[in-house]
Amino acid sequence: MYVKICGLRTAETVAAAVAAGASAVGFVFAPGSSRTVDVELAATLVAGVPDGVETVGVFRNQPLDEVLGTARRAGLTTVQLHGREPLSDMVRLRGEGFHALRAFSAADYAALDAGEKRAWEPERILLDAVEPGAGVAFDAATLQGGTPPGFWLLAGGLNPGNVARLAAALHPSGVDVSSGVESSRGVKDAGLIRDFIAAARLAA
Ligand SMILES: O=C(O)c1ccccc1NCC(=O)[C@H](O)[C@H](O)COP(=O)(O)O
Repeated sequence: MYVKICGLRTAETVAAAVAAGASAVGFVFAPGSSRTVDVELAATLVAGVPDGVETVGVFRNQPLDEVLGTARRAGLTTVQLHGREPLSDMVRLRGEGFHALRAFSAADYAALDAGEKRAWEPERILLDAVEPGAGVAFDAATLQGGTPPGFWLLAGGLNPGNVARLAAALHPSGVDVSSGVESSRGVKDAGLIRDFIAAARLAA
């Protein structure tokens, strides 16, 4: 079970996530979030992450050249596009040497027609609630038309108490969390990070 801990802003909580076995740590570059980091802070945090743990930058409807510039300066391995970015952005990111992840709200993914779903099939997908990072789960029934056939992450309102159950029900490749490992909005809690990763691994 791949586990991504998102919205990190301190060296201590990055270290806690890595020590607990996180597959990926995420840094929010989308403007307007209580979790937004600047590129200098992100570069410092990324420098403390060992090889083998993905360092993911989260962007939302930002110009792709700006995204690429930030990703390079911060030393990220992976770019997560969390807006309405086209498939061609994913192709370009890979061409520039980054792993790429595209977030959809579960409802938007369910509304894709068969041809659109096929087009997105080779991509890594994250299925989330409508408002990202709000700690709200989506209704699993939204996905009764099917989940992505390839690598996909479940997100939205996960926490140490519900992640094993929801992952066992939907069979994602991995899970992603932000609010559920915070003591207050934007403030990560090392103990909750450890509890979340241990609980997620139980669902594997
Ligand atoms: O976390 C944010 O504030 C955020 C802002 C703008 C775009 C994306 C954002 N987060 C993306 C994530 O990957 C979150 O981990 C995901 O939405 C789950 O969040 P939560 O429901 O709080 O666990």
